[in-house]
Amino acid sequence: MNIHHLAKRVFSLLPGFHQTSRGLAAGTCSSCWKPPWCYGVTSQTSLNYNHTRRLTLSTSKGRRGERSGEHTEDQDDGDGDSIEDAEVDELFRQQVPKDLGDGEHGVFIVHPHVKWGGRKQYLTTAELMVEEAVGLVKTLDNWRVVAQIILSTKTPEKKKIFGKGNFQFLTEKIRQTPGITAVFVNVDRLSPSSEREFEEAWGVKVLDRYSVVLHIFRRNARTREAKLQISLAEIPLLRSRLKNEIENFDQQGGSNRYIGGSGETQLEFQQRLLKERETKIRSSLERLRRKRQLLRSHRKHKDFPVISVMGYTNCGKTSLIKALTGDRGLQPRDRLFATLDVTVHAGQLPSHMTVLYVDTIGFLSQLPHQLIDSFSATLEDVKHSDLIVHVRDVSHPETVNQKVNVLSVLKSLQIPDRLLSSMIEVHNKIDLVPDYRASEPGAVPVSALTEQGLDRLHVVLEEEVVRSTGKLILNLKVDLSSPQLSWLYREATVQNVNVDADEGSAVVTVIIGTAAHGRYRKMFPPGR
Ligand SMILES: Nc1nc2c(ncn2[C@@H]2O[C@H](COP(=O)(O)OP(=O)(O)OP(=O)(O)O)[C@@H](O)[C@H]2O)c(=O)[nH]1
Ligand SMILES: [Mg+2]
Repeated sequence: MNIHHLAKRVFSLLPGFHQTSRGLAAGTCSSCWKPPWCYGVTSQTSLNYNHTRRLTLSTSKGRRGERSGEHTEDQDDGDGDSIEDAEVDELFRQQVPKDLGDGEHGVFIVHPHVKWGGRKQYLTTAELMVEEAVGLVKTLDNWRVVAQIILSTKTPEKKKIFGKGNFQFLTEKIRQTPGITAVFVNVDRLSPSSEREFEEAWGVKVLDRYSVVLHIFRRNARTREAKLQISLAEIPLLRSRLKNEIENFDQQGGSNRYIGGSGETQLEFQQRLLKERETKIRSSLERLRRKRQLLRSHRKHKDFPVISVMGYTNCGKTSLIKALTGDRGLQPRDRLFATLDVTVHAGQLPSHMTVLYVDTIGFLSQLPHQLIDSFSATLEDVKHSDLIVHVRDVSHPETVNQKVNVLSVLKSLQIPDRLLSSMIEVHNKIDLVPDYRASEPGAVPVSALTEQGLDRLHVVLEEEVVRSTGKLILNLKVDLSSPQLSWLYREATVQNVNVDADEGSAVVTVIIGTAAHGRYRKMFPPGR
């Protein structure tokens, strides 16, 4: 590859760069005069207060395919944000770390099985890990598994994943098997040098869990926030790829060349662009985070308790929320990472108290921290909820391992202790396990599909919500000629009204927050 080819390839990694008649140049952003790395950041920094309108708990069909009763929260209403939307789309479209395209792929899965040492996986088997890798591949349309293999590796602490013999065997097998367009090495992250070495030896694309999961995310992303978070998670991949390209070219001394008197080498220049890009994405995400804060304070003002529904991917989180809220717009899918955007759904508890269920992105074992960190803005919502429901698929052979995994991720997300200790564990899919009995005390067995166990779950949720929000259940005597009753209907949850027609009064059972109760007493002082 000569310097022009290299430069073309490297620059093609970065959005907006093109070759002009005068050589390599940065193009300008499609929506302003700035260079292309302004994508994702606009001059509009003020918060759009229109966002709060989305919290109205209507069940009407929203815009842009918004599902009924669902609030994705980072979608904007006004035209004022359309430019930003376009920029995010552009950023998302252009920043593809590895061009896997939308076409068909025949994947060869290689699972390096570590038999001992620090990287050995406990609580699982190689076969189940391969099964999970197969599940990931099948999640992608037009992707199929051509072959799969488990190879023992005895050198887990060394740089090289495979011993010499195994590597040769693998290379022959890949070359001899027809229809392979990619090899999925089932490890968290491959080092840039391993990736390059494998691609050179095998002549096809080489993927690891990080890149496969990101590709799934990319396909499933709907909202601006998800797209930005994915773009951020892709930066490390772009960085590795850049390093690979440059190292490859280094033998020719290319990366040490200075660019047009700038005092920067190619590598330094590219790295700086990526850094700038990362900063811009982070600042866009920060603005979205601030909007979320605004939404949260609005919810708090409305006094709706918030229940976050979490769990391993495909365990049935969306299905459970659908069953609890009756929201027919929700679409559970037998896919990993079907849900990528935090959405909020209103439901009612037996006392008619309105609660908001937050549907969240699922977890997966051994997801690199960088990936989780990218989604921390979304997951921050969980920290501010009143209750967490941990859904488990008890029909899954890995259910115990999945639980361990979810709990360890929750810990790493610094979820407050009060939420961890009050967490409700729901054992889902009991219809697939004949005569299921929950072994853990306090766990609530249900089937989101057949709706078995939902009544009990509703009751447990209500008890815990009342406890965790410090709400009071009170019997208040109201004068029917005053606006007391209508005030209570508006500001609290009225459970029961017992009218005494002779006295023109009623005893009203309400669930009410302490702040609302204070306001009530101020407006309607006792003995007035
Ligand atoms: N048999 C049975 N299937 C269920 C049950 N709950 C969910 N499913 C199925 O499990 C699959 C995944 O359901 P989802 O609700 O999309 O799972 P999720 O946890 O939201 O998945 P992600 O968003 O991808 O993390 C779908 O095919 C559901 O129909 C259940 O109680 N019983
Ligand atoms: Mg889901």
